[in-house]
Amino acid sequence: MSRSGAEERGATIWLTGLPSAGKSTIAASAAWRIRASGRRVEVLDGDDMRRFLSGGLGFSRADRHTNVTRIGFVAELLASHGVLVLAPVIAPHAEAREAVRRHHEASGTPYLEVHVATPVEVCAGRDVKGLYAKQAAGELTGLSGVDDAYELPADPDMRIEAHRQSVDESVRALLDLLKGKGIA
Ligand SMILES: Nc1ncnc2c1ncn2[C@@H]1O[C@H](COP(=O)(O)OS(=O)(=O)O)[C@@H](OP(=O)(O)O)[C@H]1O
Ligand SMILES: Nc1ncnc2c1ncn2[C@@H]1O[C@H](COP(=O)(O)OP(=O)(O)O)[C@@H](O)[C@H]1O
Repeated sequence: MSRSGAEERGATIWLTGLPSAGKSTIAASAAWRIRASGRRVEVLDGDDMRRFLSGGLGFSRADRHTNVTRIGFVAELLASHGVLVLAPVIAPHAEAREAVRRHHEASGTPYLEVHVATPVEVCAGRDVKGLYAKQAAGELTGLSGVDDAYELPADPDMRIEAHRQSVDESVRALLDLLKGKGIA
């Protein structure tokens, strides 16, 4: 039972993956579907979090760690009060992802890691925000999966091959996982 005493059990679902992998798209669509079923859902999107929660942080290893653990803290807080939290955030380092998992475990709050496993070539082709082009042009450095680390999740609860299936298929697979775990 959540700390609020509400019957609904919250959870955090962290979608990790490269820029343009499809994390935000899948999270937004899943959130819309879950909300339609009457659940309380929040999406903690990487871009929004950086603007409002982690303003001033950059993309060094230390800053990413701070960003990811801050988002993990807020996610657990919401989830512990019955909210289903989707966090589409790159989180490229295993250590930070594990810190978030441990924080949830310590509070008994369900936590799932979903790897949106779109290969870097496909992400670079999509290049939603033009980051891959900027990196190639030498206008940006430290891009996850290109000239900065992206440590592959070793044992995620689910791997979504977002380059091999449609957004709808990915969302359906995610919702099936949540149903199977008794989360949604
Ligand atoms: N150097 C570099 N490397 C990676 N990402 C970069 C960089 N510069 C800007 N961005 C954009 O910042 C968006 C938010 O990143 P995150 O907060 O999810 O990153 S992290 O988890 O702290 O590593 C992230 O959003 P998404 O593209 O939606 O993943 C990127 O578009
Ligand atoms: N199967 C798919 N799953 C997710 N996104 C897809 C897929 N096919 C194409 N896309 C497109 O790829 C882009 C992914 O962008 P976004 O969701 O912002 O990525 P991220 O949040 O990982 O940076 C979107 O424009 C989306 O419409």
